[in-house]
Amino acid sequence: MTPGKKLQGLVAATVTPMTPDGQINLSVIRQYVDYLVSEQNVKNVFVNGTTGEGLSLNIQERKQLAEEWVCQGKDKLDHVIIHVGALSLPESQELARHAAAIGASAIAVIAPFFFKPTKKDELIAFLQKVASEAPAVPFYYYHIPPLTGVTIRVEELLDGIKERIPTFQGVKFSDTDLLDLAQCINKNEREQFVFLYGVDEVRTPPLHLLILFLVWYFSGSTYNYLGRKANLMLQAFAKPDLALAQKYQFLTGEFLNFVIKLGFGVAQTKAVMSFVSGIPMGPPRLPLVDASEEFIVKAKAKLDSIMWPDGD
Ligand SMILES: CC(=O)N[C@@H]([C@@H](O)[C@H](O)[C@H](O)CO)[C@@H](O)CC(=O)C(=O)O
Repeated sequence: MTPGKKLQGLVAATVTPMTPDGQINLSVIRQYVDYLVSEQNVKNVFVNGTTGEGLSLNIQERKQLAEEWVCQGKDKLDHVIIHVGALSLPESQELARHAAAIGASAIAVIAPFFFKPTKKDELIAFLQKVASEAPAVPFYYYHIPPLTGVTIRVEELLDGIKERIPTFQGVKFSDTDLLDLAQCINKNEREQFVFLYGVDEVRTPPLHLLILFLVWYFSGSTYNYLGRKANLMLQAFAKPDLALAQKYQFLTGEFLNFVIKLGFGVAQTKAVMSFVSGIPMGPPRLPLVDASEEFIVKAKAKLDSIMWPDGD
């Protein structure tokens, strides 16, 4: 890991490898790190988030996973961001202290979603109490309203947040409200905040593309197995070769559109990652259930049929 290095490019929202009987499988994380770095050119990870089934794991498991990612990523990854959000404030604080103690690059916290904050101040109060347990660790708010049901607008949240949470670094923005995102970017003229955009399929329309490329950071599940393609898209955009950038995006969108119609979530992401990488990621944990054989066959055939511009 590279302390102080500016976060850049893609962040893979990692899956949590499990054994066939549903225990976390720490033994493949070293191989997982090597795969992300060498095959996908992805050097940042977001651990124990949505894709990582963080909220379905117990505290001990979350700590073990965080430790393993930090340990295996030490000289290979740039940033290991640990999601420490939980429904219970003391649990979240404990995880924040632990992440700080093991040297995580940053922590992130989701809004509590059973008893929900309804006002900005309530949400900030919760976030502040977690962040203050790790006073030297950059802090991200993880905004994912489709799952939390917490729709407090991020652009409102940003006002004055740095005064209340000095470690506040930015937002993992997993929502399609691009007006809110655009307002956030507007408020970020001094580039004091980082926005990690988390809806991998919504990078497509040209206008959105332009807005999102100003953000320039993406954090999602598909960078586990399509990270190399996403990197090629970013390079094409930077050149700029917009036609090529769009081609990559449209083809990624074609795959996601196909699997979303079949039913696509964390279980299916684990299955796709397993067949693409060859690393056995195992089943998800209940209440999620394994992807069906039919899904796997169709998803694999679709991915194999795509003719990428790099001929791969
Ligand atoms: C709801 C959900 O799982 N969203 C994913 C996306 O990467 C998503 O898998 C992708 O856009 C395909 O739909 C990420 O935003 C979640 C994420 O980054 C995480 O695991 O923390």
